[in-house]
Amino acid sequence: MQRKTSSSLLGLVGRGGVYGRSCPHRSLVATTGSSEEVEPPPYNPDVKDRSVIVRKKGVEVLHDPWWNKGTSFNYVERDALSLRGLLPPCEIPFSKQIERFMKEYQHGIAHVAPKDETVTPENIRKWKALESLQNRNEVLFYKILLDNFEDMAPIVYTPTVGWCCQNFHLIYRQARGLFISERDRGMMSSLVYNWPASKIHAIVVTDGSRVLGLGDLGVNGLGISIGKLDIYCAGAGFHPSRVMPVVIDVGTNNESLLNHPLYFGLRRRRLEGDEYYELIDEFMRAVLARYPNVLIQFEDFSTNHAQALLDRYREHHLVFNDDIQGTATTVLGGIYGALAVKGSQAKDITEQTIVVCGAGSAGMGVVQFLAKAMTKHGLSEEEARERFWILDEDGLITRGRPGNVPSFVKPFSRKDAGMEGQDLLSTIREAKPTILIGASTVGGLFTSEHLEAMSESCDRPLVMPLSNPTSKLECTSEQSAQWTKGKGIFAAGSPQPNCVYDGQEIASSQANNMYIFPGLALGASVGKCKIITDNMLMSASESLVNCITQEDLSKGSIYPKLSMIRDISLEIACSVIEQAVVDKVVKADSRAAEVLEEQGREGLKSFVKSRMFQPNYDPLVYLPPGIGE
Ligand SMILES: NC(=O)C1=CN([C@@H]2O[C@H](COP(=O)(O)OP(=O)(O)OC[C@H]3O[C@@H](n4cnc5c(N)ncnc54)[C@H](O)[C@@H]3O)[C@@H](O)[C@H]2O)C=CC1
Ligand SMILES: CC(=O)C(=O)O
Ligand SMILES: [Mg+2]
Repeated sequence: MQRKTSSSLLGLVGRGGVYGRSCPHRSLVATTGSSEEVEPPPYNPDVKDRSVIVRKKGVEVLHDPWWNKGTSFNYVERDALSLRGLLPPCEIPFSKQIERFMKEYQHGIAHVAPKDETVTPENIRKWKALESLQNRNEVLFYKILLDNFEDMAPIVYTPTVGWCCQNFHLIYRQARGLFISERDRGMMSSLVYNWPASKIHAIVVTDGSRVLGLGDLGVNGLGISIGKLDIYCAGAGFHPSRVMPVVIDVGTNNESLLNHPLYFGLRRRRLEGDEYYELIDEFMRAVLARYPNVLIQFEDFSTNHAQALLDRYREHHLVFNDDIQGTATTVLGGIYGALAVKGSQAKDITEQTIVVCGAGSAGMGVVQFLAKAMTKHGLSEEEARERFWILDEDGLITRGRPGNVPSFVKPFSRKDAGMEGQDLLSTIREAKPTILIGASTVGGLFTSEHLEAMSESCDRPLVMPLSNPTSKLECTSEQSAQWTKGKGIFAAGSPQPNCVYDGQEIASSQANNMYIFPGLALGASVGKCKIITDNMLMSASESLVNCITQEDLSKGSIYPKLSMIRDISLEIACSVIEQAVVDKVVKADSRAAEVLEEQGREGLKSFVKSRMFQPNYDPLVYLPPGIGE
């Protein structure tokens, strides 16, 4: 505003053009100690405000093709329209959206994005078909996914989901999931109310720091939370409107993403230290304030935070870490399966010698849990630790390892410091393992020399290359069959075909935590558990092996058929609830616990089943008798 002295007040009205620079509307403004004449800015009736009236809010805006601007909404609009959290944190200009679409228009989606040779254009075409169906009709999507689970899990989940996460910024189409970023600090408890559902049963959250074996993918990690929850809904009957995929964007150390013009995560290196934990704490408080009974699965947090976060929350909230606990529970179930294939008993786990490549959250989660199972079957802790030989990128880990060895690895270091850093082949020759586990993220790590050496000292070696996606498997099913001369029992993290050796079919199982997390989460949620105990996980492993048919065992399968996923999840859920009751970790108002007490396991099974979402159409309006039947 222009200020004038009070002496010019007399000429106030009617001077100058009404619409011109010298505006007639003047006023008096009291300033400290004196009054001043202030000339307001000129009025221009031709000026049009740039906003329009939008009566919708939140997802309704994003799902309305007329109003939606996707990633181009700026933060003023996001806050006014309750969109904060529903979009990737970085605003993408209109011109970049055009550029991204034109690339796809000209070259097709499979060719827009970098390739992973083990994810074929055919996989990508199928992924696109399913994604587009999911965006327009979830009941139909889940019906089809469930009916074709074995065929389609590799499309919505590993390996294709890995490609999808690597290229999420290029193929992103529709808002799905909650984006929380460092920019939302202090605002999360209100942001969470932008989510449309008033009830949520399960959250899968990642910070994208180690997505499968593909490393740091920043905000693109949301794809893995979405993929996991697709399996929750199809495999365990969680209602699709009652789950929430989340990514917490704390930056990325992935240079190629940071430099990519279409990357829509925060363009900063990862937050670390106290600030990191405070942010995750704020997220936990925010979601638990709105959804106090929700189960939270931590997914693909890098090893430096994964165990610490689990330890931070596991005694207080209904949480688990899938990579540590889900994987371990699955591997234990698979080992029980392999023992059954060999005609041995579960207790014979105490006689196994296990070489593990990879001392990250997955590898060490497995080691700790298998050791626990061995103590359950009679070994002392010391004896159980002796059964393991663990290697990381620097070779065998012994007490002679220089530098800081993480506290969860230290107890499993081999005593003989002279073997420090020994390579895998020498370790296999020395240890004579019965089980070889890969959780290294190094595709092709297991060679013919390794598996031949293993087969020399073991009749039926169990080979478990767990790293995902397919390109990161430590070996393939075909390689295992050839190199063990058909003796190997095989299970890999991502799907592998059965193969034939010497005229005999050799089963290839999938050792993926997808066997456990849906049922575990279902039991914990329907059972109204307060926390998840190790005993509950142990009972999940034990019930997994009970789901394998004799026919499958005779073919060498160490896991049940994936097409049985709903039955498997139901069994696991019931075992988890039973154990939770024993461990006294169910809430006082747990109906499942009451049903168990009143009607036993069969009653519990019917109760849990009745709580599972079935992908069928419900009438949306009252239908008179005879219509729509
Ligand atoms: N099949 C399943 O259900 C699951 C599989 N995984 C897979 O496990 C893998 C590892 O995950 P994290 O432990 O979180 O990763 P991470 O990156 O924390 O750990 C990898 C470990 O492998 C070690 N390593 C690297 N090169 C090696 C080599 N040449 N020989 C031996 N060790 C080597 C590293 O030193 C590190 O200790 C990932 O590929 C992931 O996809 C994880 C969870 C579940
Ligand atoms: C399967 C899984 O959770 C992983 O590879 O990280
Ligand atoms: Mg994972």
